[in-house]
Amino acid sequence: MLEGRDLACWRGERAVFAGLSFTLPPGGALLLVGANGAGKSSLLRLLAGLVPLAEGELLWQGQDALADRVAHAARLRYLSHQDALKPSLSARENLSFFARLWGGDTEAALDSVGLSDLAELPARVLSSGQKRRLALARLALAPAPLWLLDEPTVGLDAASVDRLGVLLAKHRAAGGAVMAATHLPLPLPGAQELRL
Ligand SMILES: Nc1ncnc2c1ncn2[C@@H]1O[C@H](COP(=O)(O)OP(=O)(O)OP(=O)(O)O)[C@@H](O)[C@H]1O
Repeated sequence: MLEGRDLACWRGERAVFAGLSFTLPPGGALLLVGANGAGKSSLLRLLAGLVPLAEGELLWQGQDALADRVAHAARLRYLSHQDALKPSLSARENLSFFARLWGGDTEAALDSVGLSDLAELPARVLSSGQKRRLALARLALAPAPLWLLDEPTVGLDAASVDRLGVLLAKHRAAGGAVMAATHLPLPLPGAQELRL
């Protein structure tokens, strides 16, 4: 589904990594591991089309993944370190913004992360774990084949990690693929490790 061949990435004036190759099949999962600063977030941003590819090839089903940026953006969901919430909008309004872009059932997505009871609250008053859950609810809105997740479980309690495990399992069972950077255990059975 997604293949990287000899990828290199520069941030500022420095090479972060080079010669990085991987394959990610439908239903597959890759865990990015490595020390702080190794380049995990940079790789996810590169795969999302947000950081330029310095060298190498990124292929989607055998074709140049970045040739059509709009098509590439449409096939992925990228969850960064930041939750990307509008603080003055309610949890429901934050999510319905993305539902207007992608489609999907806002109420079901809120329920999938256990936030139905807090749907009316402005995002600014949610706790850090609740904000993370609201960011994760975007994954449950409408299918996209590739999920790129940067430290998705930071701040989550055990029940919320379990709920994320359900979302990940459903996504993979439907043929979706996941690449996740993490320093914490993630509910991704059978995931391969990619060490940077
Ligand atoms: N915008 C930028 N300009 C210059 N250098 C950057 C930029 N963003 C990141 N870097 C550098 O790129 C390197 C890789 O950073 P990155 O955030 O990808 O690491 P990481 O593996 O995700 O780290 P962590 O485990 O701490 O999250 C670091 O040395 C960082 O300082």
